[in-house]
Amino acid sequence: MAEPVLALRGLRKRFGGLAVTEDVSLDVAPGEIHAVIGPNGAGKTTLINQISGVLAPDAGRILFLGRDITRLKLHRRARLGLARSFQITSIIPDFTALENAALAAQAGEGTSFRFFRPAGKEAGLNRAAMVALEQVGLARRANTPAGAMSHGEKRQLELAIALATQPRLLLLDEPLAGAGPEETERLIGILSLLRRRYAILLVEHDMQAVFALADRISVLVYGRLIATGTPAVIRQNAEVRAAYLGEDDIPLAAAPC
Ligand SMILES: Nc1ncnc2c1ncn2[C@@H]1O[C@H](COP(=O)(O)OP(=O)(O)OP(=O)(O)O)[C@@H](O)[C@H]1O
Repeated sequence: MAEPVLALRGLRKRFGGLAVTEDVSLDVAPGEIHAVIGPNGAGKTTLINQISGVLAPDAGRILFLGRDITRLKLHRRARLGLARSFQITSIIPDFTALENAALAAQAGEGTSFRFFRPAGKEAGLNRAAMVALEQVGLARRANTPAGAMSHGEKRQLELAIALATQPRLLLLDEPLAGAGPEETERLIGILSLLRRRYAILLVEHDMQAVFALADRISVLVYGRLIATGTPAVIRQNAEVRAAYLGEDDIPLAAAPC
């Protein structure tokens, strides 16, 4: 198997007496969508926070492209190509979609924001921004102020902002949250087009989407991984079924074709 883009090894985090991440090891392979699911409070956000650098683990290692980044600061991880898509909070409403994405492209280059840039450089950033907008189906809305966009379009723009930084790994924290049925379908289509081009770690509550998109799924319960496998394997796992007992959102039967 190719070297994983991301490898977690024996990660542990406690809040007081509460073990929120307990001996978690998992890999995200190049081009793979690896979903982490688990009941409310299982520790998914805490895990993502450790990977992106918001929280420091108590023990264990985080390897990114073979490099130990466990103690690296958040912005240095971002510069290495670890992009976390935040829920709309990183969008500047008065900027157009293109300007938002160009700003992210500039940040991805490691230079700080400047109002006045050499024209040639600006053209390069705008090109990178446009490619990112095309990847999420927003090219036609490039000159629309972000604040005037629908909720679903803002979610698409969030993805474009992450893509414009030229990431090697996308950390997607509930990319479908708050989206209606049509928007959800559109976002699932966009995410499936990103598969193979990017390594993606996906945390998402919409189980239909997770089972449709993920190459592999890891199941977190009380901070521990109880299973990792393909959707078909996870669907059959007795421990997973027990963990989700009483919740009717996990598609335990395969979706009809
Ligand atoms: N800063 C903190 N201090 C103390 N406890 C915390 C802190 N952050 C999270 N927790 C606790 O850790 C546990 C895991 O929380 P976390 O938000 O990571 O779970 P989650 O799987 O993302 O949940 P959800 O699906 O509801 O978003 C919960 O019991 C939560 O109350």
